[in-house]
Amino acid sequence: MRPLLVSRSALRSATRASSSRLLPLCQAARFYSAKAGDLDASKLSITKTTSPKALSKAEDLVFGREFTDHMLTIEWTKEDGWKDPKITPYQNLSLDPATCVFHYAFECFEGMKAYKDKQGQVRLFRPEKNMARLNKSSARIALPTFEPKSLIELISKFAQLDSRFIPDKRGYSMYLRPTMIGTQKTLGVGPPGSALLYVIASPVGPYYPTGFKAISLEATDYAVRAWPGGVGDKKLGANYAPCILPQLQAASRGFQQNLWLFGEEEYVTEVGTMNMFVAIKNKETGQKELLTAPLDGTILEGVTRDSVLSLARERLVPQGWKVDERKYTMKELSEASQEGRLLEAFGAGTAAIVSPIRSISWKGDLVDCGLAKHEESGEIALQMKEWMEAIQYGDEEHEWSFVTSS
Ligand SMILES: Cc1ncc(COP(=O)(O)O)c(C=O)c1O
Repeated sequence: MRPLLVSRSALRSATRASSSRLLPLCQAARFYSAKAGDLDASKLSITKTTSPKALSKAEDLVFGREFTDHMLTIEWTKEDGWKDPKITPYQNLSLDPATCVFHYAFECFEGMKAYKDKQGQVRLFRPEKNMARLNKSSARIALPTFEPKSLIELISKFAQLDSRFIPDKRGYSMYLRPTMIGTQKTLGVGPPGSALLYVIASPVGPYYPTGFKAISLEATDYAVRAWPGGVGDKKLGANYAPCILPQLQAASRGFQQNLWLFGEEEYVTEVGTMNMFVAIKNKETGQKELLTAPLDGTILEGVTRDSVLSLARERLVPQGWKVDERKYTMKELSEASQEGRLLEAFGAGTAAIVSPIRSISWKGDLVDCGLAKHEESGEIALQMKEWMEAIQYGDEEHEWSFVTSS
């Protein structure tokens, strides 16, 4: 494998930046890309489609099935850096069968949404978080990084151009999928000398069109999603395909999602493709606590997770709640459930915002997560959904909501 082309001083300063052994590599990838031209939103060219698509009925939208009229693409090469961004009609990519993305999984992506507010303005939710995560994912697999503000500006323009696809209804939005792939034609295993950053968009409806439906989970004890020092905290395509089989197995036994545990202690990490939250009463003090696993490298740094934590710290702590990012085990949850201290549990992610959990199958038992039979959500999950949507749809002015312009 050819070494990354970075100057010694760049590497020295990257090494100084952290005692972590991995960071210098990420930094190296950054210097590697920043050498040449950086992403420049002012150079955008737009070619509009001559055959606009018919809009589907909002109620018929199925997640990720339909795409808008256009796409944003930006090519990168090691020699020239980022080329001029282009918005073109949505179209197929043409890639040589030897392209490195097909063989060594040089691919990472993001998931974010554009919402329409009551005035018809298109808003993004905390886009800088998605940009930061995409840069981290990209750097980890030796793909180029980019100037986050430029990509936000380009995504804004793209979202504006295709905004007719966003239904004017609460719960509806346009899912945006920024994607980065290595495009070098080679079977040699090494850092790609060329890449493509593209963004496509898909109009989507509410995850629960008729209101919440609490889900049941199966705790997976025979497969591991992520491990310390691995890449489970990066949004790499390669992390997702291996998760499908355990999900299918859980589904075959009647569970909607699987719950990822880690280690002999069976720490609770993530639920399917969401971060996991539980509300419990402390055994000793009776204090109500909202818990989620810490960012120790084995879970994805969810934008929704971070938002739930911030809102909980701002709005639940004054009501007497404690909010904690700490490891907790399945055994702890099972005990809390048996003692009536497990108040509620929910997953958190961009697609559903929150997804209430009714029960978890674990070691042949069904751990009850605190909902009464007739309830589909606990109070905290419901409250979080309302708070988040108020910000996303611009009902509450908030620094997290980014109004796009063309
Ligand atoms: C593995 C995993 N965990 C958590 C999340 C939630 O992240 P976010 O809130 O940024 O959507 C996702 C969503 O993409 C995911 O794929």
